[in-house]
Amino acid sequence: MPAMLTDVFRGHPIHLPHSHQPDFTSLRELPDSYSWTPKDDILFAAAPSPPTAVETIPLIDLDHPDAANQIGHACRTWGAFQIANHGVPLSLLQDVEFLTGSLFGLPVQRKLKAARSDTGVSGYGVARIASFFNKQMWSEGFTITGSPLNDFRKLWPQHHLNYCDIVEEYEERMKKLASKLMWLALNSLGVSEEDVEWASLNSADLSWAQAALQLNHYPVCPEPDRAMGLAAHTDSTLLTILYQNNTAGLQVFRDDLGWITVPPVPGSLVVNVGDLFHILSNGLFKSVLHRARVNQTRARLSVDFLWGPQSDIKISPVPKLVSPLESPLYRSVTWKKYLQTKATHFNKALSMIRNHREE
Ligand SMILES: C=C1C[C@]23C[C@@]1(O)CC[C@H]2[C@@]12CCC[C@@](C)(C(=O)O1)[C@H]2[C@@H]3C(=O)O
Ligand SMILES: O=C(O)CCC(=O)C(=O)O
Ligand SMILES: [Fe+2]
Repeated sequence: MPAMLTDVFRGHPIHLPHSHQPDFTSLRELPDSYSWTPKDDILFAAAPSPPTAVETIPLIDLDHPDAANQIGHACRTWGAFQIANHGVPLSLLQDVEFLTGSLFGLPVQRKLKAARSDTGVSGYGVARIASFFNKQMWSEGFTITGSPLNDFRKLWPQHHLNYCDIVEEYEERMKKLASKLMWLALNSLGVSEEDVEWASLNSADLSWAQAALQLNHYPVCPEPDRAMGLAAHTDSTLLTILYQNNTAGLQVFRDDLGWITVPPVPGSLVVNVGDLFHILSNGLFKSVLHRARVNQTRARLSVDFLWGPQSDIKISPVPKLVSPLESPLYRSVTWKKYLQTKATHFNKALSMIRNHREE
């Protein structure tokens, strides 16, 4: 039985103040502990250039005959894109949004019944990366790995089974979509299933993969310009598929453009290249630095499907993508090991497994 995500942080406890979760609705002023200045957000040394660009990540129609090339191009230039005609029913997206709204609408004491433990992955709490920052983020989250049954029973003693069905169906759809996107992107580089032996059993068998679902809530904020919803980070995944409600807040960073807002497009999904895909593609695809801002009038919800390989699978650059005269840019790493490295070294994790070539 391969090691699951649930075990990942057993030796890496993080102590986050769940019990200090404020009741966001009653705050009229931003408490000092939530007031971010640019120096609170410099871990990735992203230049705070003003958002002058009108450009944003591409919206790709998956039914378009050139979709694979468009995805490949977006993974190389932005590390992110939006997709339309993805085949996930609108009603399912609406159900997941309803579930998320209903979860975060529960009284704090009820949510804390399903609080994430210091060594756990699943449950209610602030983002894991919070431990790297001096200031608190204006958000709350709920992570699901494996069956949500136990946690959901604590949250909704009456309706947990309905909500479990929604999560199960959503994960099922997302798994298939993520695999399709991965192969479209790799095919655009001339990489096919025979070149990636751990993923090549047959395209219908996705048992090599696993996932976590991250539900995020960014409440209305009295002083949004001084607050941060979710600090800048890259995801550790192969790919992340994000659903956002109809409220802007997600921003992606480009060295040449600065922070760019990803406008919500009803019914579409955002796809991020994660660090493992960056490694697998030998750095051709860029894991995207992103963050979430908040606003003064509308609460924002997002649902993140974080997708990667089973914890014991070693990911390394596809040999075809490494020039015969050079060594691969990255050493091989399992998702488990990478998550542990990230839990300790955060923004330095990717460079820590990079092979430094002699000039
Ligand atoms: C599989 C995972 C990726 C994640 C850590 C986790 O174990 C479960 C939560 C994920 C998440 C969601 C919010 C942002 C993020 C950086 C975090 O703190 O928790 C990601 C983690 C990640 O991609 O590294
Ligand atoms: O809420 C968002 O738009 C971003 C969420 C995110 O980056 C995450 O959950 O990893
Ligand atoms: Fe993220």
